[in-house]
Amino acid sequence: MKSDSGTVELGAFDFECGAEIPNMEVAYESYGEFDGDNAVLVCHALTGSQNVAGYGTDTAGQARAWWNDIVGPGKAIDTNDYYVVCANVPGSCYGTTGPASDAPNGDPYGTEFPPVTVGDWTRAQRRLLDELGVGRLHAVVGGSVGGMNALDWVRQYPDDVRYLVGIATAPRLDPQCLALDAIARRAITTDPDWNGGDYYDADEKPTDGLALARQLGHVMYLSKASMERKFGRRAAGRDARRDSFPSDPAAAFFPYRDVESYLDYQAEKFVDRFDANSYLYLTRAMDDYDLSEGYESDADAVAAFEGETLLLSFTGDWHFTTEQAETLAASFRERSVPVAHHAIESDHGHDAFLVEPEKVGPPVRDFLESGVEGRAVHDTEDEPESVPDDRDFAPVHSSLFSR
Ligand SMILES: CC(=O)SCCNC(=O)CCNC(=O)[C@H](O)C(C)(C)COP(=O)(O)OP(=O)(O)OC[C@H]1O[C@@H](n2cnc3c(N)ncnc32)[C@H](O)[C@@H]1OP(=O)(O)O
Ligand SMILES: N[C@@H](CCO)C(=O)O
Repeated sequence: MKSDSGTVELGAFDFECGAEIPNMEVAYESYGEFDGDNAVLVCHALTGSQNVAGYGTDTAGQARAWWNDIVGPGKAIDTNDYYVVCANVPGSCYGTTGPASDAPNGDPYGTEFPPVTVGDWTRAQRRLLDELGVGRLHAVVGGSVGGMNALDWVRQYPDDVRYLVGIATAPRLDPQCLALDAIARRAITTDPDWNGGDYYDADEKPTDGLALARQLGHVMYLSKASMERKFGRRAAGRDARRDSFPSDPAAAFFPYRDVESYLDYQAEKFVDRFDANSYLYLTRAMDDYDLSEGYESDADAVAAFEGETLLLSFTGDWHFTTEQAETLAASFRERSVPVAHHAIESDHGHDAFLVEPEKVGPPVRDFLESGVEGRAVHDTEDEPESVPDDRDFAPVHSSLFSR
């Protein structure tokens, strides 16, 4: 697979908040060959990176290609056919300018980095694509907050997108998710080692706060059913280490459960690969996003889009729900934008879009080939007598909204 990676200097960048920095660098990867009309922009999720496929590793040496099962030669987003671009978003920490980057005075920006929005990510991506010689996109694809980013593309640049694919996403977060994100940020900012965001040269980093924030995140990404299946109430093995609250005297008496062990393990891995300030900035950007901002409604916000839309949601996802996706689909329908919403039966929770490629890949592949009209039935045994309406996509994955 032909692939490329690099960092493009965009020069001065104006943020939505009115602040400006003299140079925005954007780290990206691309796969496949550009033929003038086959570019697919993939927008990563909250803590993702530009390394959507392939075998890159992050600075901690952890493998981090996060959608290898979906993007690649012969995969659903087939790099034999499409020129796939993924860029790390501004504010993140995988090479694009963010709080950990050096400001003009030579010190890391820290909390001097401007408050960044999903809209800023979109504009940075537009400028990156200009540099790469890409005009109109065949498709923009994104999951989770990456789906918000993809939605923002059809709001800001409706003429630049043929197909929009939003996966496990919504036009805005609900208050329960806002609450959990606020608690996560508080975990970071109350860690004494956070030090007002100025910790890059310090020996101690705010790892406890970041670990707690990520543990909360993981609970949001799982579902009751997946937690029951993965952990139940089992005690972790004899050798398991108890990292949470090690000084708790009662801890010696009560079992250290599998679920705690899992969260500790994931937190430990996460603090090696992510920056605490970036977590603050990116969760703020996600929380702040509202598709309808500046418009009367979501429908008005997407009214200028003349392409087609595929929305995928997962029945076990309580972070970005199937109901939110269906409401979003209705907004597209209201403005006669061809849209298919495919609600996938899954108990994996929000991260289903990462861990169930066999359910995500087929509808994405068909949609990228032929749009909403080309939606395929993947299991003829389950084929209904007639396709009821544009809400039914693929009966093999029974859809909440197909009846
Ligand atoms: C674009 C993006 O989304 S960002 C990049 C990818 N996403 C992330 O990293 C988000 C955070 N991670 C996750 O959400 C998940 O780990 C996923 C989605 C990446 C993978 O999900 P799954 O395949 O279901 O893996 P799972 O969540 O069970 O984690 C498996 C790991 O936990 C470990 N683990 C499982 N149970 C336990 C336990 N009881 N105690 C300790 N460790 C445990 C496993 O050994 C495995 O370790 P490894 O990653 O070193 O191999
Ligand atoms: N688990 C993924 C999705 C979160 O929305 C991430 O950390 O990026």
